[in-house]
Parts: sequence; structure tokens; C-alpha cells
Amino acid sequence: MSLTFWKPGTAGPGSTLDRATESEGNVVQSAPNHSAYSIQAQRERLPIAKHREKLMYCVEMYGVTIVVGQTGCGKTTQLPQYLFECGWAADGHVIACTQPRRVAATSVAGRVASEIGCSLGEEVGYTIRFEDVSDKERTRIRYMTDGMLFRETLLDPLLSRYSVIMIDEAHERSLYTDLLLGVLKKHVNLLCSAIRRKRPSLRLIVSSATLDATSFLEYFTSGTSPEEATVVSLEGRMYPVEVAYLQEPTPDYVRKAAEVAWNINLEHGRGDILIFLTGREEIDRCLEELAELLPTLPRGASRLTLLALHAGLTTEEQLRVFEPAEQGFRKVIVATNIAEASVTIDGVKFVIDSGFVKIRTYNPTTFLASLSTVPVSLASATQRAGRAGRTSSGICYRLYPASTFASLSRTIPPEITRTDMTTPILQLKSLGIDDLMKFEWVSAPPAESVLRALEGLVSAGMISDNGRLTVVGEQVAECPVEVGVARMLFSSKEFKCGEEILTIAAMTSVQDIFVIPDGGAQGAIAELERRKFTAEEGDHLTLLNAYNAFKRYGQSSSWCKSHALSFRAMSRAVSIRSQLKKYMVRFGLPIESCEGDAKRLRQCLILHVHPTSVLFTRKARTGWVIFHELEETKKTQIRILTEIEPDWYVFKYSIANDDFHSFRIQLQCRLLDHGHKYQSRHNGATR
Ligand SMILES: Nc1ncnc2c1ncn2[C@@H]1O[C@H](COP(=O)(O)OP(=O)(O)OP(=O)(O)O)[C@@H](O)[C@H]1O
Repeated sequence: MSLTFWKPGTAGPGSTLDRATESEGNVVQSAPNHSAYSIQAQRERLPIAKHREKLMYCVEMYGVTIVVGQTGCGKTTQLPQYLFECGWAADGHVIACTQPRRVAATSVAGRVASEIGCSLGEEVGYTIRFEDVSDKERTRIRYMTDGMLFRETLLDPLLSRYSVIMIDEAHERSLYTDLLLGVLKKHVNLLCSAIRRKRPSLRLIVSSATLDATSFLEYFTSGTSPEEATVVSLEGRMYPVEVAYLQEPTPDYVRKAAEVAWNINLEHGRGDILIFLTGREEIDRCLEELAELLPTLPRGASRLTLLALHAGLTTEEQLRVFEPAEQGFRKVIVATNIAEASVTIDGVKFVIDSGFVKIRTYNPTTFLASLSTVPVSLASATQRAGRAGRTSSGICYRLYPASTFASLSRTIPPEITRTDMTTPILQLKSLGIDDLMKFEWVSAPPAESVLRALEGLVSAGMISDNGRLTVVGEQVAECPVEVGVARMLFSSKEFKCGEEILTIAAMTSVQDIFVIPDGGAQGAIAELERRKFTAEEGDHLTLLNAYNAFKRYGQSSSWCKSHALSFRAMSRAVSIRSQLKKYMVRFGLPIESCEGDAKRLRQCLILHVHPTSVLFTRKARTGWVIFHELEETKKTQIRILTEIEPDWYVFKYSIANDDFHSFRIQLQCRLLDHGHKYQSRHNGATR
């Protein structure tokens, strides 16, 4: 295996995009190691520093400032600090910076806290779902996921504690970024009149490295005065990133990624490696390929620390990739696109881009969501390359030919056009946006998605016939969980099982409770441990058993280890449960126990989570589903339809009997291993 395989490798690799950047002549080329400078000196050397005055002037003068600047120039870490230094956080006001992903919000907050010299959660904090590391009184700069800020608009539609809201990585067009922009556009319209008088300080910044600034400018100036918005382009990037392409497309980019990483380790000096693949299975496979090569590592070569980074990991597990490699080791981080934007992993010098991403699409006619692997957009490819060259010069290896890069589309369709609109519409209604036709969408969702969502909400009693939210709808909208889970909490009152349903709701909000290694003796032992918790009545009760045992045995990490449970996941469930409990108390929902009456519990579950467990073999295409919550257990065969996200599949099955006559059910289910039954996650049923 040799890198001569690379097409250019030496002379003139790179797309026009990357070349243009490098030839701007404002790259810090001969910089010594980034960490050789003090943090303050590092800040001053960032390309954005030259634009500080202009940026602050624009924020002062305009309601909306659209900022476009190269990856790594300093938008995410510096802009909120400039605002802070210029007094935008005076009088108890807060500067918010949203991120589409929690790993970006948490890691950037950590970096900015250390730049400012405070502990995380003091002047600088972050807020992601079920995790708030910020202080109501002290925090002045708050990094948060876009979903969390949107949720806050439900409680305070004027977002009155914020002086500036920065919507970062707007090019990603995540669902909640779009919804926030829509809601804030309403503010901008109003800014010209009433609210500006009341709240003269509210400002909006929309930023990205790869934003179509003109369309955002048009969006924000339509219906208002042109003086309301402006664009600032930041020139310059920190360090050059060389780009290399494959000569021919590869039939197996996972294997190729492992091969290239291996070669880099043999042929290049220091620098960690970041690989972009599409999902967890691919990440595991790539790590396995590399692990198999490890015994052949020549003497003298750096040893490898193999790390995964994907959304299924807990925050702590995700943050592990930011820890420096030990002496003599090189980190190889295999990630999904969650590491694509706003993330700086100090030491990463080499990026390997598979050129693919998994996106979720939704079919409102069949209520089916599915995941499909598609080529990345130009914006994503640029962001990925930008992960090298942040703390030193770097190389990005694209596992596709240069001609493919040229044919990539600029962006992928916004998430709002390919998602189930049930929860967002409930939330918009809760914000008082009753006429969805008049809402100024950045991109409108398909009419059918909106209609199906409205139908579902009306039939669930959350929206009344006149289109207004009912009291229950209002309360469900406020709960920080999916509509289905929130409904389950509300019905626990009827079945007198709030205590247990609260636990089940918390446990189903956490991923990977059981730690079962793939195969081998360890896997078999762990599997036996898991069976100790297994309840005949279904997997929700298995989760309940595991939680109760965890509490009974003192929430101990060693106890978790010996019972194949993840201590982190279990602790997170405890914290989520206590947060959900506050909502139940607020809504006057009794937290009473069903006292072991599993039937009552199952009756509550059956209403909102379909009564199924699945008997399955990993990677098999067919299996059995068991209806536990019916009076008698019934079995029927099922068939995989599609993968909706890594390890989650949609199955279809039909059953003909008195209870379910020719009932077609869509079941989303996670396959674990070894033919063991596992819980269903979120189900819809159609006749
Ligand atoms: N954790 C960190 N460790 C070391 N340096 C860092 C860290 N985070 C940021 N930096 C430095 O600050 C620079 C600016 O990072 P920042 O995230 O603000 O850029 P950005 O313009 O928002 O980029 P992007 O568009 O890629 O998010 C990086 O290029 C890097 O030099």
C-alpha cells in the first residue's frame, strides 16, 4: 500500500475552491506550532481578528448581520467573545450561539471558557437537551443546540434574556435552525416597529463558512427595510489545507479509508487523522480493519489510538476524542458528519473524506422515515477539509476523483423538507403561529407533511377542530421529548403508573443502556447478564428492571460493569428522569406506582408505543415480532424494509386475527445481537 496511488499528491492538488483560498496569500504559512503561542496571541492571529471593528460596527447598526468566512477563521469561538468584550452581555443579557450538533456546542464552549479563563458553566456555558452547564446569573456566553434555543422560544417568545443570537453553521439548514430563523424573522419584521422600541438591543447574526449569503440577505430584507440586514465576508484562513483525490472511484470507501489512514501513519510525521464515514456500522468496520492491522505495525512507527465519534455516544464518550494522544501514539478518529462543522480537534492534520453522508428522508404518505446514503454536498466537503488546517497545515484526502468533486451539488435539501413535521408543528402552534401558511419559512415543508402532521395532532386531541392547541397539546409541546413519549407521560394518570412510566420515558431517551461486546466469551457473559433483567412482558419492562436494580444497588459503576450496563447511560437516565419529573409535577400528573401491576403499565404503553418486541438475528432480513401487551402473546413474521439510521430499521409485518385484522404496521426497531428480543422505539400504525 503506498500513497503513490494518489493522483496529484505533489503538484497542484485541490479544487478551485481550495486553491483559491490558498492563493489568497493571507494564509499563515510559516507559523510555528499553534500551541507555541499563548491563548491570547492565538486569538489575535486568527483571520477574524482583522475584521473585529467592522463586525462590531455592523452588529451595532443592523438588526441582522450575515457573516461568511473560511472554516477555522474564528467565527464560532471569537464572535461571541468580541460581543462580550463590547458590552453586549451587560445588564444581565446573554449572548447565544447555536449549533446544529451537541458535540460542537459542548466542545466549543469548553474552548471559549479556557480562552476567557473561566470554568465551564460560569461566564461561558452550554445547553444541550437534558444537560445544562450554564448558570442563570453568571453565564454571559451560552453555546446551545438550535433545538434548545427554539424550545426556549416556547417559554419566552421574545427571547428577552438574549442581546445577540448567533445562528452558526446556518448552511446546514437543520430543522431547528430553519425554525429559529423563521421565528426570528418575525422578530426582525417587528424590530422595525414595536419590539425594537421595547428591546433595542436584540441582534441576530447568521454565520457559516459556506453560506449562500445573498439568499439569506433577501430572506431577511423581504418585507422589512433593506437597512435591516448586511453581509460581512471574512477573508483568510489560518493554515493551508492541501487536497488530494483518488484517480478512480473506490468500490469500498470504508476499507480504502482504513488503508489510507494506515499509509499516512507509515509515511507521514506527526498529526492525528480524522476519517469521515456515514454511520456507526461503517465506523465499527473501519476501526476493526485498522485493529486487525495493528499487529503488523513496523517498529518505530507511531502506535495508533483508535476512536469513534458518532451521535450514539454519550457526551463524555464524544469528548474523549479531544483528549491529546499519549506520547508515541497517533489518534485515528473515525466519525460521522457530527465532526464536520465548528469542531476543532487539536492535532488533526489529516482528514480522510469518504464523500458520502447518511441523510434522513421522510415519506408523509407512508409515514416512513428512512436513511439514505448520498454524496456529500460541496458545503460539507469544504467543511470536512476544514477540520485539517486548524492548528497547523494539513492534508485532506478525498476518496473520490476530482471530477466527482466538481459535480457535487452545493447543498443538500434542508431538513425541514424531509422530516416528520408533527413535533415542529405542535411547537409552532404553541408559539401562537396558528396560520402556518403565513409563516415565513426559509424553505417551506411539503404540504403533505404539514397536512399529515395536523391530522395526527387533531386525532390525538392536541389540536382542536378550529386549529388551535388544546390544553394537553400546549403541555405536550413544552415537554422536552418526542410527542409520543410525552403522550405516554400524560396517560399515566389514567392508568395510575406515573412512577414507572417516568422511568421508562427516561430510559428510552438514552441510547445503549446495555454494553454487549460483539461475539466472543465476553459477549456471551454480557448477554447472560442482560437476560437477568429481561421481562417476559416486553422490553420496556426490561428497561424498568434495569433502572430499578441500578437504584437499588446504589448507582454504582462497578455494579454496572458486572451487569453489562453502561454506568454513563444509566446515570444519564437518572438525570433525565429527574428533569421529566419536574414537568410531571408542573402539569399536576400524579407520580404513583402501579405496584407491580404490569397489565396497567402495558395498557398505558400500548396507547402510544406499539406493543412489540422483536426476535431477531443481527443483519438478518426477517424475524419474529411478539405482541406482549395483547391479552395473549402472538407472533408474526416481519421483514426489514429500510434502515432509518445506523442500527435502526423499519420493518413491516401483517397479522390477521380478531384484534388486528389485516393491520399493516410500521415498526422502527433497533437490532441488537444474537436473536435477542429488543424494544421497539417509535411506532406508527396504518390501516
Ligand atoms: N479546542 C481548540 N484547540 C486549539 N485551537 C482551537 C480550538 N478551538 C478553536 N481553536 C482555534 O481557533 C480557530 C477558530 O475556530 P472557530 O471554531 O472559531 O472557527 P470557525 O470560523 O467558526 O470555523 P468553522 O466554520 O469551521 O466552524 C481554529 O482554527 C483553531 O486555530
